[in-house]
Amino acid sequence: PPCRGLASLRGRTAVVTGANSGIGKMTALELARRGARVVLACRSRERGEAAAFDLRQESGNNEVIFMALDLASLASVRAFATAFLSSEPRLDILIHNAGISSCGRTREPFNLLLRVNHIGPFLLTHLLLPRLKTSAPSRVVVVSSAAHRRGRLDFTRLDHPVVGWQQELRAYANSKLANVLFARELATQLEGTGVTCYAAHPGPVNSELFLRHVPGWLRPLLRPLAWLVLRAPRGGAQTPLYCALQEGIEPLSGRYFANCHVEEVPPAARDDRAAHRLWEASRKLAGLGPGEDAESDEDSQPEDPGTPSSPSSPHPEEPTVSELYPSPQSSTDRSTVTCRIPVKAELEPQAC
Ligand SMILES: NC(=O)c1ccc[n+]([C@@H]2O[C@H](COP(=O)([O-])OP(=O)(O)OC[C@H]3O[C@@H](n4cnc5c(N)ncnc54)[C@H](O)[C@@H]3O)[C@@H](O)[C@H]2O)c1
Repeated sequence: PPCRGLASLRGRTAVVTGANSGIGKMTALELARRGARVVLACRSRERGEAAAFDLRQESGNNEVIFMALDLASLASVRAFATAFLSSEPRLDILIHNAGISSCGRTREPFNLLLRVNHIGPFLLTHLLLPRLKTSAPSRVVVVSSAAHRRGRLDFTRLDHPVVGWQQELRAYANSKLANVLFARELATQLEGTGVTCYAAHPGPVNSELFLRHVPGWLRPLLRPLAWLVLRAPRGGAQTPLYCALQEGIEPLSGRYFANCHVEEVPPAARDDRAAHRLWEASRKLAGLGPGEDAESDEDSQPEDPGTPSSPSSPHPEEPTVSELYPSPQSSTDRSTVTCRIPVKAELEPQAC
């Protein structure tokens, strides 16, 4: 059953990454049903637009839009942030849902799993922080996994390419540990700002995440089994939604949730020194310069909607996609919206 304690989200804006399928799509649907403006941040325009269409139909909420984001490309993350900040006056909920469990046939000279699952979200959070702060109380949810319990971070090889399924399994667990440590350090850095953050485990969910990488001939055999033993994506969305919407969990900022409960994590996932070290390493891998801290919202206020990114950007792969973004379709003037998230207190969240 769905978690209780969810509020009306009229007047608020949410971003869900990887929202064209699985857990992300169901998360976005529930946010749209509650009246939020929902930005589906997806890699493929075709699949993202199709999902936005489905979600508008299903929720009856026209404020569901697609914006292009490829977390494997730092330039794409920057282009997304520039376009978002140009067109969206609020950001109340940022859900880092997108993730991969394998590199597929891609051969990158870096650790693609860490890039998509952690470094891209790290950079995106950093760039959107000014908007989260001016929309506070606001929240960041990092969709992690129980696999973080098997994770181990080797800071000397963090960005080494991953080869073969055994390394991929390890790299997946490591990236999910990075998610838990990131939420922990982010909470520390954001103390007192009104922005809180949480790591969420959706449970074992029947999605394409792992099946996508299984040989085609094996999938028909595994699908029925997956339906029997795994949660449907809607069930998987409940803990991320809980972390995004449940009022009263702010003192638990930085913690890890599963089944809509806060859960203890192993020592490696509550090691504050490792969390801080990861933060510094992530800054470098995300290409953030020493002086490039999250600016104030006034400073980062957009030039023109649709303008790509600052020409003085030090990032050579810089944007090619931002003018593709549609401007907001709302008929209301959102710059005047001042409401805040969670409205309804529900302090016994246990019915999940
Ligand atoms: N399915 C499970 O059992 C399970 C368990 C624990 C955690 N999770 C986590 O839940 C999250 C959602 O996974 P899911 O099960 O819904 O799988 P999914 O494959 O349906 O969803 C992943 C989404 O991420 C998107 N994505 C992949 N690479 C991207 C990129 N470079 N840029 C932008 N988007 C990208 C995909 O297009 C897809 O929409 C993931 O972070 C995953 O690690 C899933």
